[in-house]
Amino acid sequence: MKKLKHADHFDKIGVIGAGAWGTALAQVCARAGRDVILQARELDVVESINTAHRNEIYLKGIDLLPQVRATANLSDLAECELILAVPPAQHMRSTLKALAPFISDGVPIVLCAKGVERGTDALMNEVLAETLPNATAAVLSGPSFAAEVARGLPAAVTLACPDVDLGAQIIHTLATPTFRPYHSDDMIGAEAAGALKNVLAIACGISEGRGLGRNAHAALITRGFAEILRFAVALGARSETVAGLCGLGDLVLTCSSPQSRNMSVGLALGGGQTLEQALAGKVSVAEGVESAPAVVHLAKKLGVELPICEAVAAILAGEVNVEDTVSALMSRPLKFETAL
Ligand SMILES: NC(=O)c1ccc[n+]([C@@H]2O[C@H](COP(=O)([O-])OP(=O)(O)OC[C@H]3O[C@@H](n4cnc5c(N)ncnc54)[C@H](O)[C@@H]3O)[C@@H](O)[C@H]2O)c1
Ligand SMILES: O=P(O)(O)OC[C@H](O)CO
Repeated sequence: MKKLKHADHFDKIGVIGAGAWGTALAQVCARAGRDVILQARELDVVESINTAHRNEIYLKGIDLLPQVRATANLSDLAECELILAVPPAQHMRSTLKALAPFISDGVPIVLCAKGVERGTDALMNEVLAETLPNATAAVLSGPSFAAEVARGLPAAVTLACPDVDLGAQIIHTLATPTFRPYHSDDMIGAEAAGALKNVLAIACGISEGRGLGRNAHAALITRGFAEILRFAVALGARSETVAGLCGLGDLVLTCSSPQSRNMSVGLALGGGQTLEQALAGKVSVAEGVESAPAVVHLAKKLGVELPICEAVAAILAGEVNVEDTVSALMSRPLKFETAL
């Protein structure tokens, strides 16, 4: 297989997964002047992007640049120098396995899903290491609603890559006047924070939907931040990563807007709907719903207490109701206010 030589930036970019975020990232690449190809599973998405320059299934009402080209065939990504992998976390393994026959040895793969794999408790970089052991990993995370990014509203994110030169190449590839990636070398921190903030956004949605007030909301964000910190540090991350865009930044964003699919699920649950009702008719993914049990399971293995995430997982599983959960959280033993 051909070995890639890294340049100052990459020119040929492949994006796998044409949901809202994959489509927005393809738009970012096109805006940055890159040659981008976006792979979609759905033929009507391919057709809609290539003819109407829209993705009406996953990113309604947003005009895409004509330079964003779509394909259904993974083989069309064979010549790409950089791949952005943007399926939902639970489909990352099957997506990377399907991609394996088509990519060059050592090609950098930027993992853009925010979640933990159910059944294995694996972070996305572990899934990548198992499926494409010769690929070089990076993680893109941070406060970034796809629709805003696709429209060209300003956003700043974290691009985590332990290889400093490669990280620099990737941020120079993706940066535009409205999309500002900051380089970090802490991939684990970026992944841990991205997975937990989705679960915590469900908690904030439940609180909001049940009318528990602004104080409860602020308490959930703050103690949720402490949960991210404990979890990430136990996995080997640095605490400063959690204070960055991929941690605090994304937690604040996702917990504060019904634009978040995770917060929306929480709002529905808090408003009295069942999980089934909350998810009915949705084509988009709320990663926290899938990741919550895996996050809790992994935290137990690490010996880390995550009371809010545990409460969300129990509510999602239908094991407890909201009132009892709030009482249980509020009557935990009183303690010093430390995060770790
Ligand atoms: N939407 C956002 O604003 C945003 C921003 C940052 C990160 N993310 C993350 O990006 C990831 C993808 O989310 P999204 O919002 O682009 O998705 P989406 O909810 O818009 O769309 C769902 C996606 O899942 C894909 N899918 C469904 N079944 C599949 C299967 N069996 N195998 C592979 N793919 C399958 C669909 O093709 C589609 O691309 C998630 O981890 C999400 O947390 C999303
Ligand atoms: O809509 P959500 O809840 O999946 O959040 C989208 C992004 O992760 C926000 O950064």
